[in-house]
Amino acid sequence: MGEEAPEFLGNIDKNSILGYDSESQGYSSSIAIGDKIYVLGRSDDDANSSFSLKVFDKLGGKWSNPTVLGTKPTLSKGHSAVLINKNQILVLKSDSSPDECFWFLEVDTPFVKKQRELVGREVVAWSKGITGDAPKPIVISGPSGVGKGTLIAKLMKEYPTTFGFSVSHTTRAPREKEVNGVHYHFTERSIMEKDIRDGEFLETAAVHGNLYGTSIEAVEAVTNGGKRCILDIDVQGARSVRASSLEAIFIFICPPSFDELEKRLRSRGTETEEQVQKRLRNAKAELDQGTSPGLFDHILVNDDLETCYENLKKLLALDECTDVTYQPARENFKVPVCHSVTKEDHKVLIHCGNNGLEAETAITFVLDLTLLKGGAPGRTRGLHISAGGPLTESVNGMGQV
Ligand SMILES: Nc1nc2c(ncn2[C@@H]2O[C@H](COP(=O)(O)OP(=O)(O)O)[C@@H](O)[C@H]2O)c(=O)[nH]1
Ligand SMILES: Nc1ncnc2c1ncn2[C@@H]1O[C@H](COP(=O)(O)OP(=O)(O)O)[C@@H](O)[C@H]1O
Repeated sequence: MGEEAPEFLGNIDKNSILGYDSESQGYSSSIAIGDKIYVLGRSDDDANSSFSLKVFDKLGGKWSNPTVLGTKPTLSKGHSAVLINKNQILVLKSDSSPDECFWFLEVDTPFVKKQRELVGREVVAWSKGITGDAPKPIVISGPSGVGKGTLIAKLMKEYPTTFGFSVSHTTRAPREKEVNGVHYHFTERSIMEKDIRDGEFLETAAVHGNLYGTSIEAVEAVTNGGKRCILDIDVQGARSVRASSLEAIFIFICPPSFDELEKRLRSRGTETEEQVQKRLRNAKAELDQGTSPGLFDHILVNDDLETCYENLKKLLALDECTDVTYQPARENFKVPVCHSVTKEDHKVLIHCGNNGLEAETAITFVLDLTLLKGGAPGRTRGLHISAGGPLTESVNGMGQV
């Protein structure tokens, strides 16, 4: 038989949501989903200020340390965990503001399943929960030379605190004015292929004989900065993102004619004749895919640049607003130390208070999950939290799921 489940699991009901693990001098929680128990606790490595996560497979009797994707929550005074559905565990960091408190641990979503196939081992993914509805990322595609980079540069220049560019990885050599870490992360193929195997990419594609990919970190870096993420990716990448939980707006840029596309590609002077020919051959297939129904939400013709740019701004509803940095709705209260959480239908009741057992000092917050959307590798949006009335009865601290 495999390893025995550790002692401290013994005194925690397998479906419990909160337990104290004396070994790690902090809170640990264990959630059973199917044949597995997910144990969330303090990392053994003091330098590591994030949660540790172990998975106990009840069938094989074995522990594993899963590959953990997404931005990990930093540790807090304590935490509570509650099972939302068979794929998601809601983890609440005690004594945190609403935009730091809610984290979703995804264990079997389509994104996690795809990454598990890629890496060939147990995978989980964190997705930060945000109240309200953050603006969707923007995917811009189009054949080489059509003007994607020019239009994106204009957006970033006019709205520097609204938009952030998702810096892709590529095995392509840098062009004369391109800066590593700004235009691309220029990468050796062997390194990029290893990182893909390690599940670090949201999507990758072979384009014009080179490898390109959007790392999860590249998207997170923009959203962590409170900016709206812009991805310049090819139609294969757009298809992958469309299939993921990263809900985005998909825009395809078309040239006014194929001759004009060739003229622009040549006038840019960044490709050899052989590369120009290859890109023009690929452009025909990209234009077919980009203009076929179902993949892109909008198609813009980049004939006159200023006209196309104004159309792009209208489409993004920018024509009347000024440069804004998106900040999640910051309710003006802190969710105090959670005493316990319980789930009722689409709501999570968060029981808080100094010691939790004196009803008159305890309060309940209600987290409404009805409008939840998105998820790893992006944010989980649409949370709504309201402060409920005082706790009407004491809760035993080991609320049941
Ligand atoms: N799938 C995918 N495509 C990308 C990514 N980054 C860039 N591309 C696409 O790769 C193609 C070639 O990009 P690049 O070599 O910069 O040439 P350009 O199209 O002439 O700007 C373009 O269609 C880009 O949209 C990425 O991370 N993923
Ligand atoms: N509307 C336009 N009319 C004429 N030239 C354009 C227009 N948009 C972009 N260009 C030029 O075409 C070339 C390709 O533009 P670029 O933004 O690099 O395309 P992409 O990023 O799609 O490969 C650049 O030299 C750019 O200045």
